[in-house]
Formats: sequence, C-alpha cells, structure tokens
Amino acid sequence: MNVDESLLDDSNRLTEADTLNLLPHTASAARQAREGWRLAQEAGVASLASDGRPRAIVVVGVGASALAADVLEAVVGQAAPVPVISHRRHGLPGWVGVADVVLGVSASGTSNETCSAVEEAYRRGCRLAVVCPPETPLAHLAGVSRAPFVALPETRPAHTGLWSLAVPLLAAAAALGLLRDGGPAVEAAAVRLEETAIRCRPSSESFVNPAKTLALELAGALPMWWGTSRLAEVAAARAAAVLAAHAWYPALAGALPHPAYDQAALLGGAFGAGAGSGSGSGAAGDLDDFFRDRVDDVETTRLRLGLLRDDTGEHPEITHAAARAVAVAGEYGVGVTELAMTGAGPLERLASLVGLIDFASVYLALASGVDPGAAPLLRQFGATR
Ligand SMILES: O=P(O)(O)OC[C@H]1O[C@@H](O)[C@@H](O)[C@@H](O)[C@@H]1O
Repeated sequence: MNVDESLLDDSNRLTEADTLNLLPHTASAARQAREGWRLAQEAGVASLASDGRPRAIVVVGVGASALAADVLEAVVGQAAPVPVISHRRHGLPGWVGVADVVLGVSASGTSNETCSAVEEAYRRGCRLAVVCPPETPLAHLAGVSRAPFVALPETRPAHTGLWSLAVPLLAAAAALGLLRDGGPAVEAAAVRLEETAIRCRPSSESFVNPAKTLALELAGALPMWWGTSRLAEVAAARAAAVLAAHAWYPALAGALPHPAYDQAALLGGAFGAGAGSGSGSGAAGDLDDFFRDRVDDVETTRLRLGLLRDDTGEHPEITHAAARAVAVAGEYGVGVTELAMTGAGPLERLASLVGLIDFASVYLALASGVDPGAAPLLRQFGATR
C-alpha cells in the first residue's frame, strides 16, 4: 500500500487533496453538538413529554444516521427504563403504536426507508420528532404531522455530520426523562471534541498529532476493532464506517466478548499468524519458513487489533479478556492499537474516541491518495438512491 507520509505534514497539500472538505467538517463536531442541542430545544422536543413516558423510543434512520441512533441507545444505557430501538428499514415493526415515540433522522432528508417509516408512524398516531434538512421529503412529512422538526442548517458529507444528527436525539431523550443533565453532558462532549480538533488539526505534525499517528499505524494493516463496552462497540462500528466511507479502507468491527470470541480465530488465519507464510497455519518452528529468502516476499496484509477501551463501563470479565486478547495477538504476530476513552459521562467518553478516529480516517484517505468524493456509489449498481 502506498502512503505518502510527507503529505500529512504539508497543510497546503492536505487542503488541496481534501476535495470534500472532510477535515473542516470533522473539526466542526463541537459546533454541531452545541447547535444540535439548541436547535432541538427551539424545535420544541420538550412537547414529546406531554403525554408522559412512552413505552419505547424507536429511532428510524439508515447508514450514517443509524449510527446516531446507536449513539443514543449506548449513551442512555441499558439501565434506561424505556427501550431505545433502532429501525433501519421501510415501514415499522407491527408492535409500534400510539404509546411509542418515533424519532426520524436523515442527513439528506430523502432516504426512502426513513420517509416510509416516518409516514407510517404518523399514520399509526405515534408521537414523532424529525431531524433533517428543510425543504426535503422528510421535512415535508414532519410538517404534515406537526411533529417537532429540527432543521439541519448545513449539509455535510454524511459521516461528518454525526453530532448534528445524534445530539437532537439526545435532547429528545432528555425531554422524555431518559437522560439526566443532558445539556451539561453535551457541553462536556463538545469541549472534548474541540480539544481533539485542536490536537488533530492539519497543521499539527505527525509525531504530535494522534490522528495522523493512528492513520499511519493502520496503513497497510487490516484493522479489527473490538470495543469493551456497548459504548466502545459503537465507537468500533463508527471506526469501520468512516474508514470505509472516507478512506475506502476495509475493517472489521466487533466487541468483547461477542463477536470477538469468533473473530479471534482470524488471528491464526491468513491475515494473522499466516500472513506472508503462504501456509495460513501459523505453525511455529517451521524450518523451511525460517530459511526462506525474504527478499522475494511480497507485501502482505496483516490484521491489526484495535482495542477500544472503556474502563468505567467494562465488566471485570471483559477487562480480563481484553488483557488476554493483547497477549494472544502478540503470540500470533498481530500488532495492537489500544485506545482508551477519557472523560466523565458516557457521551463525553464516546466523543473522546470518535473524534480521534474520525480525523484518522480522513488522514488515512488523504495519505493513501484516495479522493472520497470520487467513491463508487451503490446507486451505480442500480440502487434507487
Ligand atoms: O442520512 P440519510 O441521508 O438518510 O442517508 C443515510 C445513508 O444512506 C446511504 O445510502 C448512504 O448514502 C449513506 O452514506 C448514508 O449515510
């Protein structure tokens, strides 16, 4: 894999290569979070609570917008008195009805699945709120149903708008009593995102810039992200999504204990211990392999374990499993990148990882010569959108 390391330390070339302005959009995360909270209050999400606590909250959204639903579900946590369910298809499950709150979220306001689900929620008489740009099909549905409507003021490449999508959902959950101290939590996350944007800014050189360092660490490897809590699992899914969307780079996402216990088998396979040996067995003490002429070696791709740690949310068994995973990866010749969440509340802690990973995905794209704006789109294969 060709990586132009020198580009990372040349702000002008970085800006030139960044045709979608992914770096400035990524740096706007803190502003998105603060603005998302304010816009949600102004849109009247508080009115969702007028009929008391709902039976369930169903968040409808697809792709990058579905990750906003995951953020809500993970931040509210499993202690929440009401289930938070993400729905990513046309229509709604049969059980959703008048006792439930449906939150529709879309960066474009045009996704057919989301429009279909919101229309169905209106038809069934669910309490409804919508987050999307104005003057779009989904905004029209919000108007027809008189739902609180958070109008996104800016359009951005889908994955760089996470905080503008997720924070209004958190505001709705706070209004419904599912999130205490929502405002301060969002502000703490915004401060964390701001700090990350400063540390990871394009003019900060690779050796002191954690996002550039991370991009270089991943380059050429096949990342396997494992989270150690539900929050960290969401960060792992985010990592795989932005590496694909921004850098056209494959990665596996998982969590300890599951599906990591299955994915661990990969350490012994062709991209683990077997990488470069041609055997895939990873058997130690193979003399032929030992005396092989390494000049003829072709570049091989090897897994890299990306362990995303959440020390406050980890079950002790998972903490133990994480330590074992590092040791086992080492035994199989697989490198490890360990990133730990920092901060107090869950939202701030999630932001501490996502902010860094988002920047790293853009630096990896630019250093490897990828122009994310030229990505092949599924609609070229006949998808309707
Ligand atoms: O957030 P909306 O606009 O509904 O789109 C949701 C998703 O749609 C998919 O087809 C892709 O384009 C994704 O990049 C996008 O995140």
